[in-house]
Amino acid sequence: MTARNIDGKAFAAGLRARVAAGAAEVTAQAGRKPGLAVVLVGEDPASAVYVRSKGKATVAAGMESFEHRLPADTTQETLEALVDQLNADPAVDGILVQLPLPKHLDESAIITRIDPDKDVDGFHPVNAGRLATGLEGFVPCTPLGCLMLLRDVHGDLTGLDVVVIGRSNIVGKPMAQLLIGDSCTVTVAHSRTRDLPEVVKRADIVVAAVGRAAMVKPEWIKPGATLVDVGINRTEGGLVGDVDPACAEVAGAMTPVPGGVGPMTIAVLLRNTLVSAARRQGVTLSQAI
Ligand SMILES: Nc1nc2c(c(=O)[nH]1)N[C@@H](CN(C=O)c1ccc(C(=O)N[C@@H](CCC(=O)O)C(=O)O)cc1)CN2
Ligand SMILES: [Mg+2]
Repeated sequence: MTARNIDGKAFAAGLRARVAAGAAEVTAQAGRKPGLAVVLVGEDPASAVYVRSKGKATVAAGMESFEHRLPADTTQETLEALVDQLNADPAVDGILVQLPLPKHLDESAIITRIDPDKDVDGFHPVNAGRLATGLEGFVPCTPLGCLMLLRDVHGDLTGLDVVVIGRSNIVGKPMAQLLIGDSCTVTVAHSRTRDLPEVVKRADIVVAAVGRAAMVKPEWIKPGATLVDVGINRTEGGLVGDVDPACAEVAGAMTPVPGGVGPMTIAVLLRNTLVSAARRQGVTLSQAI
């Protein structure tokens, strides 16, 4: 068997087009474009690339992009003051602080400082709590993008066995919450899980978000299972996911790296920004997004 390729890049392009249509509606009805503020502290090269991509994608979707680049030695007070200013700015519907922050900054304090109703990353504890209790809020972009791809592949996810490998606040935990919401039976595995291969072997769907190159092996996979690879590991041999590419011989469907989950992250960020702008302006979008 060779697994069907789950083309996240193509799906993300479709989502971005729907966001652009929605942004045009908000602009026409509210008299201003949806606005996204992105804050980058320091010169991490990968972060700089992601922030540039976000700015370009925001403008291409017909939205306003506000970029704030601060030096690596920015103080906690300066960054908090910028967040306060963006919270108060009526032109800003979404605020995103690019992670990781330089070590001397308190990441959790910064995220908690963002107005939860502008937190389009969905990282604020209020939004984590809303997701956990089934209330409307912002959901982190990468796991929501994975859920969109899984719904596209499977239609109804009810009753499927899913193993999420990784328990981070930004991917593993929200991914598990979203899948519970879609009535999956969810196991969250992590670095301390015993007999990981055996746990993974039960799964109809595996979501790998551990950050270890090619760690998920073909002999762990139930034939025909769907594999969603969140890993982006830079190795000497190039960009490698958390799933060994040889798993394609066993799986039924699989996301590639690159071109799978990655492009969904930015498309969902635009989607969340549009939803924020529509909510804040009292605009009802003509199509669900
Ligand atoms: N505040 C945030 N910080 C970070 C987030 C986030 O969602 N919010 N996620 C990641 C980085 N990220 C966006 O910020 C991101 C990562 C990867 C991609 C992507 O399209 N990847 C490509 C490969 C690109 C490459 O060659 O490096 C792919 O997988 O096809 C987009 C966005 C951490 N920080
Ligand atoms: Mg982990």
